Amino acid sequence: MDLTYPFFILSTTVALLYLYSKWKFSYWKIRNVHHLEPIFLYGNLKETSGKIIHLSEKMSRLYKEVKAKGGAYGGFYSYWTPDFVPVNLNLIKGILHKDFTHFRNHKSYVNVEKDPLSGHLFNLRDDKWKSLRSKLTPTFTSGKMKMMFQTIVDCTTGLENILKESITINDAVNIKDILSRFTIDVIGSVAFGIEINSLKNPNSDFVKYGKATFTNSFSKRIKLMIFAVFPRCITNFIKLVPQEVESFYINLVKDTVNYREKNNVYRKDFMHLLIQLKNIGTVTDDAEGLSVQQITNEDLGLTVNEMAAQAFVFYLAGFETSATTMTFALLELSQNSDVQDKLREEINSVLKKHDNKITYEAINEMEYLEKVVSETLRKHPPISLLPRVCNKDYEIENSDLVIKSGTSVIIPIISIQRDPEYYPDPEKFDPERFSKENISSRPAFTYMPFGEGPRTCIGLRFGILQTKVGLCSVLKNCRVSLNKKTIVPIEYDFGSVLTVKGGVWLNLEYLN
Ligand code: HEM
Repeated sequence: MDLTYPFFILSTTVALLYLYSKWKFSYWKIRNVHHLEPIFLYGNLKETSGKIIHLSEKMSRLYKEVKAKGGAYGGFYSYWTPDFVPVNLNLIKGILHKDFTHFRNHKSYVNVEKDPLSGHLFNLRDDKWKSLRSKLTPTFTSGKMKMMFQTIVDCTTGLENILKESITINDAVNIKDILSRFTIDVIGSVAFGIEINSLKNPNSDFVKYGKATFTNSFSKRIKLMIFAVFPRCITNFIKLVPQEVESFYINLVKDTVNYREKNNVYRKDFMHLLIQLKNIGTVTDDAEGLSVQQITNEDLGLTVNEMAAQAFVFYLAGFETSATTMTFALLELSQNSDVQDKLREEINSVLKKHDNKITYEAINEMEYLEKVVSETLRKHPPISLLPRVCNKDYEIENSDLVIKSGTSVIIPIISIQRDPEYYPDPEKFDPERFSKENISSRPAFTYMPFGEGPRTCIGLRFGILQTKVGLCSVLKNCRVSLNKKTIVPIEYDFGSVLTVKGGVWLNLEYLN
């Protein structure tokens, strides 16, 4: 067989790919921007794709190099996509806050027609995002958090039972697994209005389909890679949310809405607030808005699909981030027994004043708990890099570089929060960094675990609240220490939310 022709095609394709790659990878060089040396096809993602190091570590390398040169920004390549990485705090302030109109959107996939569940707050862009954000903001006020507080506390009964059970059965407890089941129960209850009971039944459909969304199958990875390279044209051809996942969550929301409207059921949760938005276009502190849609102007209300997408993002954005925060807090406490003892003392003495009950007021009285949670989020921000896209050309002050519309921007939160200039001895877990005096002595934009500016995390209050309640519930009952199954020093595993390679395994000693 004559192989000349296929060989010619193959070698021409490889040569063209090489030339295209070289051209793509000249982007930062041409603009004289310091960057990490890209590798054919991968750009700067070779080690992260091979699960050798976490993306945030690779980004921290760039951050340190740029700072060492006294630069304000650097360049990165996610495959062929050039990412702009700001390092200077004033520049970051401009991007996230002052000049927000140039950087309003996240770098994420949205396709409301093909993937209705993708039409949620995190993904939506421009005016659609703005309109939805202003509708949803009133559902996250401190008043609304107080209203839902008891639902969070109710889920601690299951948490305490499962901890007791685990202690008797296992010598080492996979703490992230248990805490994730706790936060799934909480979010299932407040966002979807149903009892998931994943603490008792970890294999429920709700959990199974949620996991399917997080799992990056080979085909999903390919789709994401294509989306990273051709973000604009590909959205019309790709469906990322599997059909069974979509049907499950949309039907769940439809059934709940129908049931509540038919039977006039009022429950103090996000689902009720979303029903109010659908029916009356506003949220109130009572049962109002349960009877079927009273507003006719579609722009004011929400459709059932839109409700499902928001409940879905509260689940996706809310359960793992909070479970991760609690896990890292317990990991640190297991290695810093003085901090653990001090925190338990505070928890016990405050609870004593509140009839030994975890109340909203008790949680807000716990100042040291606040510091421990803040220090955990500094050292291990679950979302370690903040993605944005420039939507209007942006001239950088004191520089001749213009960030072009369409350029991806990555804010290296974790590198800033581990920068010894702002946090001396950054590896040390020291909650006193968050005393009032220390906070006020640090420059702005040096602590951003929830992002910053108008697009900051909408669920911040809820995330902190469920993290504090979970920690309170564990620590009032148990002393934690590190089990030898935990690999230390820890390494971050591959994934969009920070996790620990090999898991966090703790010994739990029951105190009561
Ligand atoms: C400790 C827990 C949490 C952490 C660390 C966290 C972190 C973040 C971060 C970094 C962002 C991006 C912000 C930006 O671009 O500036 C974000 C956005 C978001 N988070 Fe959270 N989050 C947490 C809990 C929650 C919870 C409990 C919910 C919902 C109940 C939630 C819902 C959202 C939503 C909907 C967005 C998108 C906001 C928008 O684009 O307007 N998060 N979160």
